[in-house]
Amino acid sequence: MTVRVGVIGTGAIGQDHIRRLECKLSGAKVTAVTDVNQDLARKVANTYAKQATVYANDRELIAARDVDAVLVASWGPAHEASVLAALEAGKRVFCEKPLATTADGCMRIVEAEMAHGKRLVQVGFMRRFDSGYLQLKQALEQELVGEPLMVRCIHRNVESAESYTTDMAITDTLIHEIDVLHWLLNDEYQHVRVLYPKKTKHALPHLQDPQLVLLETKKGVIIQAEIFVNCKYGYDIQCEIAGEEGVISLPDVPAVRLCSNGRKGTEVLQDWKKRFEAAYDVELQAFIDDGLKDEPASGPSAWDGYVAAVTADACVKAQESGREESIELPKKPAFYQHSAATPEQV
Ligand SMILES: NC(=O)C1=CN([C@@H]2O[C@H](COP(=O)(O)OP(=O)(O)OC[C@H]3O[C@@H](n4cnc5c(N)ncnc54)[C@H](O)[C@@H]3O)[C@@H](O)[C@H]2O)C=CC1
Ligand SMILES: O=C1[C@H](O)[C@H](O)[C@@H](O)[C@H](O)[C@H]1O
Repeated sequence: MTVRVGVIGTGAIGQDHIRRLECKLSGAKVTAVTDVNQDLARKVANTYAKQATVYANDRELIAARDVDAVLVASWGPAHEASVLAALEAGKRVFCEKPLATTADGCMRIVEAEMAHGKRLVQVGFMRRFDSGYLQLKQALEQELVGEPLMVRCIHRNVESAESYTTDMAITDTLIHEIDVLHWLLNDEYQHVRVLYPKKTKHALPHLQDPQLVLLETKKGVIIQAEIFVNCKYGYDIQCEIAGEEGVISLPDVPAVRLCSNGRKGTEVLQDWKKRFEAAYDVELQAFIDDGLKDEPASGPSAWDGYVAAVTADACVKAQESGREESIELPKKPAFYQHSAATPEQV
């Protein structure tokens, strides 16, 4: 048995996922691709998946008889329509973050999936499958540091694209921390405030960079999240949790230590592909395995996508107001009670 995957969006991560589906993972093959840039779609199919049919658009791809599952890797604003079309066709769908660019859009997907009656959606929150974050989750579940009190995290990129805007620091970048931290803490967000430190000269005039986001959870944990997308030195993801009995942090990315020319140090990764390569493999293999067993999707759900979108909306509101904003969520439906990615997967 093989899960035949159709990929919507053959850009950076779309190509990365096609390559892993074709060359690294088991039980899947890419039988269809589409991109609004048809030349790119044809080039990517010819490079990574010669058997794949290139379709003119997502609708035709989703309707194809040799597509069992859909992978959405297009631009964020296009995700909602593709996911809703896949649900309408009864096909499981892996959607890169964000699930939709608004909370209302995510809720439309939640309602459509609940109406379908079986979980078919997995959202690309890969940090829940990262071995470092899974070790943090296991340590918290074993109460190694006692009750968590404070969290400090860092999300730094080398530089941002011209198209990158101040709100994208939340909706495109911090969305990863927004999802992984409430999952780690087994807690919910209550308030958020956004502070703008002195702006780096390396940020374009329209962009506020860096930013500090202060989140408070219902259990009273305070999270300080730094977003710095023009840090220049590397792609640096850090997370430290201070509890009543100790402190625990994400492990450093393994790298050889070089001593030469009177200096000692390690290389710093420059982009996200390498940093989370194993996590992308594990999350996508989990998606494929659910398809092979014809089981409900077990990864980060459409509800997780909705929670992230509601929280991101509040963060963007806090950017604009400069004040503390509340984060209010309805009760999680029973349909979504199963949690994704447990420490056993470490
Ligand atoms: N989980 C992660 O760590 C990462 C997730 N992403 C997410 O993946 C998505 C894609 O990001 P990138 O690959 O970096 O962007 P990209 O710009 O490199 O690729 C997106 C591709 O989608 C195509 N596209 C746009 N709208 C489309 C539509 N309606 N139908 C078909 N194709 C369409 C574009 O022509 C482009 O080729 C974004 O939502 C982004 O947030 C991106 C990087 C890392
Ligand atoms: O999803 C991603 C990547 O995973 C990086 O962590 C972010 O820095 C980037 O902004 C976003 O596209």
